[in-house]
Amino acid sequence: MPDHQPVPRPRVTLHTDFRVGPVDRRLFGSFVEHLGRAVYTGIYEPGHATADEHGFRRDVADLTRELGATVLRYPGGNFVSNYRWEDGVGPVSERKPFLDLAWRTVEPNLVGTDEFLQWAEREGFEPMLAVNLGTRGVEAAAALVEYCNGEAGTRWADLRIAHGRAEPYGVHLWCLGNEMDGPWQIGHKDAHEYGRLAAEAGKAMKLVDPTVSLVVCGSSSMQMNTFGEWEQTVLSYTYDLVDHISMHAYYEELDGDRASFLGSGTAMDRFIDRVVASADAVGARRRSDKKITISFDEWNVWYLESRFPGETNLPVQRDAPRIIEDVYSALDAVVVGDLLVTLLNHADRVPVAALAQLVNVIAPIMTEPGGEAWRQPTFHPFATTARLARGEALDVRVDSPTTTTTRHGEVPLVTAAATHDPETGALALFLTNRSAEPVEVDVEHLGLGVELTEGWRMVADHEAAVEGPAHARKVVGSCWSAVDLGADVTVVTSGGTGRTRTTVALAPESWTALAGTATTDRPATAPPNTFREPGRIPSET
Ligand SMILES: O=[N+]([O-])c1ccc(O[C@@H]2O[C@@H](CO)[C@H](O)[C@H]2O)cc1
Repeated sequence: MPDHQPVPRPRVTLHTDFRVGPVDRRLFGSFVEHLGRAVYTGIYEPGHATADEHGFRRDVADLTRELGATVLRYPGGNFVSNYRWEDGVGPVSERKPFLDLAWRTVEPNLVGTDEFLQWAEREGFEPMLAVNLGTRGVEAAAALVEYCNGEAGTRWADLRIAHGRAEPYGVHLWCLGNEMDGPWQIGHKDAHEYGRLAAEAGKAMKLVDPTVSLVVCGSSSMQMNTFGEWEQTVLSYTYDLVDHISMHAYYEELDGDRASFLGSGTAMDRFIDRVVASADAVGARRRSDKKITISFDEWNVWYLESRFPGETNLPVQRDAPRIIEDVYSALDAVVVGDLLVTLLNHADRVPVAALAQLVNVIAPIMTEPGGEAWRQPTFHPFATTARLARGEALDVRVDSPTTTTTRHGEVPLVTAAATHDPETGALALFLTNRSAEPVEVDVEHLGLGVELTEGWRMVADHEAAVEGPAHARKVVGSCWSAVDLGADVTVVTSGGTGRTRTTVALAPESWTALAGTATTDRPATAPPNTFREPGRIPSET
């Protein structure tokens, strides 16, 4: 932070009866697009030493599981807006390559819907499919739902069966196109054009399979000129039909402004509040009790403004080119951890999210063709949060000093999220120190005894990120470590299990996860319903 003053002591207060909402496992989703090396030499590389009999890399699947990824969005992204899914099914030898206009890359169509869905099923990931509402529309979208989810006896379901898959896949989550507000999108539309098309495509998709859950496109970022108006217009056409509206956001350090970059979680927090407000305004006008929730299905650190422009308008490429293979630093990893803090604090309205993307393309997992797969620094806070954040997100109160940043105005210097699993007693606490000074935080656990059993931290350094597995290991080796629960954390319990204070020493520019168990003096009756989540209003009975 600019002034380098000592930071006044921040305080975090929590109680397990005060909850935001359940932590939906789908919050820890990721994204596989036909872009660069995400599919080819990413998840799929026949002939690789670890390839399974279907040509998919086991090392990547294993790392994806270790990452804790749950839902995987596919096949795009910008790619989907000019994709003909029919070109990617049936005998591989009969499939033709096509020129993908989104990334100006020749798509060989060796992996398509069946290959992806079967891989996801074998490996235990839930698919989230997007339909093309750029160059296509109602008919192709409904046909794809039938191809995936239909029972025998109709054209597209029978085609799937002819291709060797008898059982319907039962794909539940569907995106109604991708970033249709973006002028770069193939088949870009204004909000009325898109809203009408999404409503008709979604209606047809639900007539094929009424159980599907639909995500309508929100804005590509909060900076879009149409932001807000877009959400309200699109939802005015689709409110009763869809479950979720999408959000996308990428953050980066610009001009060496670390304070703004470290404040990205606050920008994400405000973005979520504004989308919720826009959606609720539409609901209020309709006098609707339904609440639209958010699918934050693209989020990450991406050096979009500073590095990406040089990667566009390239000549047509083939053979899985290296596109947007951002290399991440420990600072980037701290920000990723802090963005997860924001997502957890909105668990009531954000049940689905996807770290964009999974492998090679702005990704926590990298591969070398014919070589190894490795974890970027951003892998660790994601995997640790996905593993430890269980049960319910708690409504933590954070009393923190703030700083004024150039890009986001006033932001807190310390952020926190906590989760508690009432069934197992597991408690997890996630803390970010955005300041350039060490900070001690007092965490007041009201009505609880707390025993901490593990802790992890990522501490930013000032090293530039350098490509390659050796460097990634070096960064992780020096910046990612277990918290010394004896030295960095003190737990003081007063009044039996009535109140516990945990004092945690946070390194400058760091992200910390602490986990253990919470015990309570209270009788084992169900706590009062204190969710913030919609639809969990206490019942009369
Ligand atoms: O702000 N921009 O200039 C901008 C440009 C492209 C862009 O694309 C999104 O990000 C791509 C990579 O995840 C996905 O394919 C697409 O949905 C998202 C944002």
